[in-house]
Amino acid sequence: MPPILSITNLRKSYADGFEALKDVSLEIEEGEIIALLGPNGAGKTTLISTVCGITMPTSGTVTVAGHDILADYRAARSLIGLVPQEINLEPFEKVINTVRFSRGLFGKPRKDGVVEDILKRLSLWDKKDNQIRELSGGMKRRVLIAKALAHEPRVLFLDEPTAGVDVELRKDMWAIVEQLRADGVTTILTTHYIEEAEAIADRIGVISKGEILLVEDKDKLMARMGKKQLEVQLSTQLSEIPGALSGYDLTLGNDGWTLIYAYDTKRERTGITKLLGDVAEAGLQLRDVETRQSSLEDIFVDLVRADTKEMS
Ligand SMILES: Nc1ncnc2c1ncn2[C@@H]1O[C@H](COP(=O)(O)OP(=O)(O)OP(=O)(O)O)[C@@H](O)[C@H]1O
Repeated sequence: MPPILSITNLRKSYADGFEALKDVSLEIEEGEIIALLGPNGAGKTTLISTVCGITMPTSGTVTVAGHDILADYRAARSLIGLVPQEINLEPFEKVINTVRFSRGLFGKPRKDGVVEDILKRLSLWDKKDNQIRELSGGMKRRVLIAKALAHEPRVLFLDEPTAGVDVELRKDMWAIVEQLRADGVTTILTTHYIEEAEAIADRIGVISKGEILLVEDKDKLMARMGKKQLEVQLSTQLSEIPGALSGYDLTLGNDGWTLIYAYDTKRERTGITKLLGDVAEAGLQLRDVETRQSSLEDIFVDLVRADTKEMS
């Protein structure tokens, strides 16, 4: 199947000459959930705005289900739903009318069943006759999603959907995205919350300074870059690492009560068995041994740090 979204050599320079996107290429398959991670100013919003036709690209092409975003704008745009970062709702409008209106904007005929289904799915049905101003911040965010879905798009962009929302709502949002996937909706979300990407994405893209540093299957990324730590808790406090263990890459933690050994999960031999043998031989008594897998957060910080170093 051809990709639902295809971005090729996309560049965007703003009027002041600032290059916010530098040769970005990305293909997204139908039904995928992809998270774009990146620090502030990386170019995430610029990328979404360009794909959605809000910002004009300087060069490059974007197609949605084969429709060029410039040459065939209406067809391409009608396949996209956009949930913006900022809440931009009409305070005195009723929830249901807001959603109906969004559908109408795309020239779609009124279909009350579709709007009802969207509102029910987003737990907004019992609020359908409320004015927007009567809703909580979290409910307003749900209305933004309902509006974005009103014209039955096949690709949904969520620009930082859970910025500033509480944990419960965040989990609800994740469940909504999962449910949309079951209907074949492709979701691209930007986020600062690494645990969000870790929780729901199939693939992770990391953007820094207008460039995509990598796009990779989440599980593969974790396995490829994931490091594990072995923490050896000791019965006696150490002031320094004993000379007999100097051949290992160890650090002392917890005020000298823990030896920390970082190892690579990719390597055939982790060296743990030998280390534990040498620890015992050095006369150290173990109280406990724990392992910790590095999170996507650690991986992300490492990647962006490496990128920053290369630039300097
Ligand atoms: N209209 C504009 N004119 C000039 N520069 C701009 C304009 N819009 C954005 N930029 C710059 O482009 C860069 C990318 O901005 P963008 O909003 O795409 O980043 P982002 O990754 O979405 O960041 P955040 O996570 O903070 O939302 C930033 O340095 C920003 O200052």
